[in-house]
Amino acid sequence: KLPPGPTPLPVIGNIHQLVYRAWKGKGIVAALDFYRKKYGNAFTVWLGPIPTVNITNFVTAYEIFVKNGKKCVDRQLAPIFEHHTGGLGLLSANGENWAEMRRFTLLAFRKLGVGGAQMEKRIMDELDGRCSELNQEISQTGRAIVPVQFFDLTVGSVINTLLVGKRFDENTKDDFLKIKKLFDDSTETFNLFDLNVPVWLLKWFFPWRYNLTWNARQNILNHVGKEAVERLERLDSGELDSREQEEPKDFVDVFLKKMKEEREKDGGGDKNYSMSSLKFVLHDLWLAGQGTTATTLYIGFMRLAVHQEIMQRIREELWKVTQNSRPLTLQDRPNTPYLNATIAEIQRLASILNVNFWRINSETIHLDGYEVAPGAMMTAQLGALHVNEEMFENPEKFDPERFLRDEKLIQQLIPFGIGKRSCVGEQIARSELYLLDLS
Ligand code: HEM
Repeated sequence: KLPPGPTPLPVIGNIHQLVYRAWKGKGIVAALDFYRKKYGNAFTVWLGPIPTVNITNFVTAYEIFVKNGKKCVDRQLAPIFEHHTGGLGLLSANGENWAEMRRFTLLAFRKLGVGGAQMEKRIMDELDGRCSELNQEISQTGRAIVPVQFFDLTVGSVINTLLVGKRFDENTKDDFLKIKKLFDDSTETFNLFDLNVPVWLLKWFFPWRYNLTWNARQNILNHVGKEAVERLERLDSGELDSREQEEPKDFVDVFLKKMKEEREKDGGGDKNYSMSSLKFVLHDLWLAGQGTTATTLYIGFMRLAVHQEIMQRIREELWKVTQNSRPLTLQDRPNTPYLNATIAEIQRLASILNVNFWRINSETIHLDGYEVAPGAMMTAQLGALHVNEEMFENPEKFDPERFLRDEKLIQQLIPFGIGKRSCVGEQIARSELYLLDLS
């Protein structure tokens, strides 16, 4: 009763066909696009013995992940990630602790001014700091700018400031680049195999693969965890006045205040507010908030470098809006339709999550005459959805104007996912893309 798809073999399912299609089309998005054209916007691919249902259009994605949202809240957790987090955090977590931490994170972001002037200031301060460091470096050494590092450091600093109150400056930027390099090395080798095999098998037979993933994540955890533990110690010792926390300046402040409130309640309050929870939430926000945004910015930068005419049109729009005499602000967004359309087009083609995270349905889901029984893995395949020509004409063309010709099209663009597990950092990322890309 599952939606159609290629015929699976026993044990390996469709893995061999998927690998072949990805090789032939030069990427997994092309493979999924091939199956979409052959079987429709909902198709089944068996990863070994497990069926995965892949959705590649907005209407069906909305039907399943919004209208039937409660049935597919849980994420399929990779054994190695679950082993690392112990079920805590946001990305590789399910159940009550995840739900509480997600609610808390969105509330904390609001308290910290995400989406508004406070967040704008953090981003612009970072951009100013980064540019003056670059100016200094260039005047001293005559060295060329490396854009990848520029974006990594800028985005890394914005998220680090929001979470633990510190930017990466001349003295600390090498620490950041080391953590980043280790993580990049681990993602480069990480594949479907690591994602699915039991931890014991990885540990015993492929220890170097296990260590690479483990160490990369442990490094991030140590970095953010250290800041949180130090803050708590200073609070407990009285070195930090708890009244200062009435005006929280970062995520750790908001969390520690809440943790204290819970602990002071009769019976010990909500146990989800623990230091371990805090560390893994910080870990996930730091991890998810860094590469995604920096890569999108870098891709945008490259697209504009080869489309000077688009760049020029944006410049003219910005000059008009700012009278060429002040920096761009988030409040300018309604008056910069062409810039907004360009960012949307950059995100459409950036395909940040080639294969989206899987959800597991807890109840039967009916769609277009098919039936997906509980336990199947389902997801909206964002990369393939964004190149679906039923929604995006000439999908391979970089054409910001498509969003101006059809103003409703923007609603079908879902780079931050859809439903109850969609991105919690969407507002932060949108602010960064708007203020950093071109201003
Ligand atoms: C351009 C930048 C970004 C893109 C394209 C992006 C995209 C996504 C997508 C597609 C998902 C998964 C949705 C799903 O499962 O259906 C996700 C989840 C998530 N993102 Fe982002 N993201 C970005 C930036 C950020 C930032 C800046 C943060 C943090 C500050 C962040 C934190 C997270 C977290 C914690 C989750 C997991 C949410 C949960 O499972 O409840 N992301 N993101």
